[in-house]
Amino acid sequence: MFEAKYSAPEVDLFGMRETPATDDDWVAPFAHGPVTTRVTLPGSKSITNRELVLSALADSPSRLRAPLHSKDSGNMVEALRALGTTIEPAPASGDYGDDWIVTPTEELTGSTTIECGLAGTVMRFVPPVAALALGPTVFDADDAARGRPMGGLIAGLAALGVDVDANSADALPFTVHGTGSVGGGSLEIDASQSSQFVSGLLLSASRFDRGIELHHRGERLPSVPHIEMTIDALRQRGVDASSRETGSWSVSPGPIAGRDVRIESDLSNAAPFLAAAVATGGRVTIDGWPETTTQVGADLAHLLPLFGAHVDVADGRITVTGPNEISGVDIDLTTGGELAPALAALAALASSPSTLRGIGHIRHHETDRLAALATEINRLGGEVEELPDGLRITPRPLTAGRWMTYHDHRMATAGAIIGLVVEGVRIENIATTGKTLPEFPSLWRRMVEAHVA
Ligand SMILES: O=C(O)C1=C[C@@H](OP(=O)(O)O)[C@@H](O)[C@H](O)C1
Ligand SMILES: C=C(OP(=O)(O)O)C(=O)O
Repeated sequence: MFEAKYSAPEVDLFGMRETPATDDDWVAPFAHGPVTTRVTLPGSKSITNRELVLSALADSPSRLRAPLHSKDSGNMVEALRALGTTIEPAPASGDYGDDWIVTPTEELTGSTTIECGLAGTVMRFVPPVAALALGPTVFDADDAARGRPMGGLIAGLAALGVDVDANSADALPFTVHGTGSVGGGSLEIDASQSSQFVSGLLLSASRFDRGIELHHRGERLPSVPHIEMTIDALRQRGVDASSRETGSWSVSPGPIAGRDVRIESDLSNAAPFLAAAVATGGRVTIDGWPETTTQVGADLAHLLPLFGAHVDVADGRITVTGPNEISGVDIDLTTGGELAPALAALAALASSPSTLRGIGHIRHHETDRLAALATEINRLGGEVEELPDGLRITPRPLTAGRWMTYHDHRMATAGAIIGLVVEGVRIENIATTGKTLPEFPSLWRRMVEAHVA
């Protein structure tokens, strides 16, 4: 028998306790029973945006099959077009929109402005491409993204002899004065705040005259699987790229091959859907689960059992069956900070306290995710304490309320998970999920309604 984890004592949709609700708030669908559904998700943001960059730098055209169509990939497409790349639609190979044919230009051209939106992958992957272009390229971003750290990349480009004109050594906006070539060679950067500084330099490095020998010097190195994804994407295109030891990478100079590549589904965006099975004691199957992958979302297969779920991965799909009662966890998410918001939401619904560690760097994601998660869960009556590098979450009965997203797609989806079992959670700016999954509101509603049908 399904029981709501905590029900609102009184749902007053027109007089919420906290910040005034607006008509644009999204009332998170409440699950009146265990959700049971099967879903296929759109392409991975991280793979789509790497393949777009590599296709723009390649020596022949590429076809990206089933790419992600979202704000982040749209910003990447526009950025590469602004530098001279041709990107055209082709008939769809997947369920979520056209394929893309990417035809590299003979000569990348700057003299343009690139809007990065909120996309870390655009602001960290495209400046090295602009260094290979001829002419100045101005990089700017949404106000909410202007505070995201850029120091490791700006310093790295400067160490390679690239002229970067920045008001701040650590933030957008700035101008990259491309000369058409980059010498490359050996350099050290501090990638403690984002692995994307490393990925950004590696993606363009085989087009540098001497390639790159890159070393990280800093207190920690987050999101290592995302760097492995970069190395893997380079190798798939015939580039000599390797990592001799943790924190050191090399890329030899040489051509990047054009490629016909099918983009894997986004396994990080699978997190809220699989969490829905855990939160409601239901069962969720996701098709298109790769057998081998560099996506850190694959870790959900061993993380969700820690919360008491049963996980079955077979025949290209994952099925998660939720427990009667969610267990608290103590986990280190250094490699998979992207998964923290969904897992924090589950921890808030558990039967015992949890600690999420190793995620100080997610203070530099779309928002300070540690502060945002603590504030929003506590606003609903929870007890979350911020740690220097994580969260301690003590489950408390939660009640209806407004959930702020801070322009963060993963905050929006974390609120939706809680809203499955706490009636009357209203999410401010659900549209922010358009960053990586514009279909989220409709897929989520369909999931919740599926068991009733
Ligand atoms: O390279 C990538 O595609 C990403 C790297 C990670 O960034 P950080 O290293 O900044 O955590 C991850 O959190 C982000 O969502 C995507
Ligand atoms: C941190 C994230 O995004 P970005 O690529 O903008 O860094 C994320 O998607 O969780």
